[in-house]
Amino acid sequence: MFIRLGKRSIQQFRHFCSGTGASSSNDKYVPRRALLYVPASNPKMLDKAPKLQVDCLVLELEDGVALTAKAEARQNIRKYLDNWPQQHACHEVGVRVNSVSSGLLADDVTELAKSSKLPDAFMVPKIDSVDDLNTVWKTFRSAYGDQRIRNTPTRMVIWIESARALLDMPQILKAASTLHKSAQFFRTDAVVFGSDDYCADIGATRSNDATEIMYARQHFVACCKAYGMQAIDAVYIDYKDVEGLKKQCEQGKSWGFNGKQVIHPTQIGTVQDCFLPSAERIDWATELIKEFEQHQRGGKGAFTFRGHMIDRPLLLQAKNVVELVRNVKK
Ligand SMILES: CC(C)(COP(=O)(O)OP(=O)(O)OC[C@H]1O[C@@H](n2cnc3c(N)ncnc32)[C@H](O)[C@@H]1OP(=O)(O)O)[C@@H](O)C(=O)NCCC(=O)NCCSC(=O)C[C@H](O)C(=O)O
Ligand SMILES: [Mg+2]
Repeated sequence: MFIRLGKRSIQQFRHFCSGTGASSSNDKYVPRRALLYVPASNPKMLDKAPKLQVDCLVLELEDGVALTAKAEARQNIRKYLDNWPQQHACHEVGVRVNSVSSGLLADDVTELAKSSKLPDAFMVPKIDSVDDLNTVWKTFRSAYGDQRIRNTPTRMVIWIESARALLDMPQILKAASTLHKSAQFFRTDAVVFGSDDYCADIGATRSNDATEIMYARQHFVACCKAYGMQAIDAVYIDYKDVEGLKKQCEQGKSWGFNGKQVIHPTQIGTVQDCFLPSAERIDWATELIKEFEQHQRGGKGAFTFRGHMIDRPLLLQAKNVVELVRNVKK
């Protein structure tokens, strides 16, 4: 994966990046090229979790767990938090709780709050409205108490999964930012497109080429980026079709997605390789930033670089590349 780009050029690139300013722990950039669901009702899968080389683990309590196994799955996650592994190969361990509309959220959070450990992120599916977000906040306050959920490095990731939520994304994402700023509740820095529930909601039929969700995915990315949040693309459920997965990853990446949900460990490599910038792209970003700074010093806002006109938006794209590579482990 990372190594394939050439160890030396990555090291040189990191050295270059080290001067560009690091984030504080609360606004740390978390790479989320792939988010792997690990159903918490399955102890064998949970045992494997710490060693999985994936950017983000989603310890799953929602749709990957049968209704009859919810109570056991909650306890498994509480035990996982209590016996937090000394090392994880991932960047983030999140817990996906059940949605507000399921009526199961309070039971999940009450059980998780028995552990003194908070996960790196809480992940909340089917946020359909600003009211849902407020309910999430109240549920956490009531189970954990105010102090434990204020000003923590724990982040929140939310799922948009219905037509109503897709259209109301600006209000929902703005409310999530406000909850963090005004109530110091978990910072939402990524949003996931729940395309399977979305298709069920609008009555569409899922296909591998995903034409039925093209509009939704593009609208979704624009909203996430307008609020400075990472955009995580649809699951590719035909998990044995590697070529189809690769094609969808490349499309999503070119549209601005930061990563993709995965359901099986065999999907991780394809997805993470795809969402890592190529060696050429890294070189482009590195050189562009250097030249931009030189032109700025010379008083020029726009200039020609490798045959293309470059101005501030291109600089921002180059900085996104830098930010991702700086944060991805070898
Ligand atoms: C899809 C699966 C049910 C397939 O499971 P299985 O048949 O057991 O797969 P394999 O036999 O090929 O497994 C090989 C080994 O890999 C381990 N494994 C498999 N999957 C995982 C996993 N997700 N995490 C950790 N480890 C995993 C197996 O244990 C095998 O190990 P070994 O026996 O030692 O060789 C299964 O992959 C699965 O359950 N995936 C997750 C499904 C899920 O959570 N779905 C819900 C989330 S998707 C969603 O909700 C999207 C969104 O909200 C929307 O609306 O779109
Ligand atoms: Mg869903």
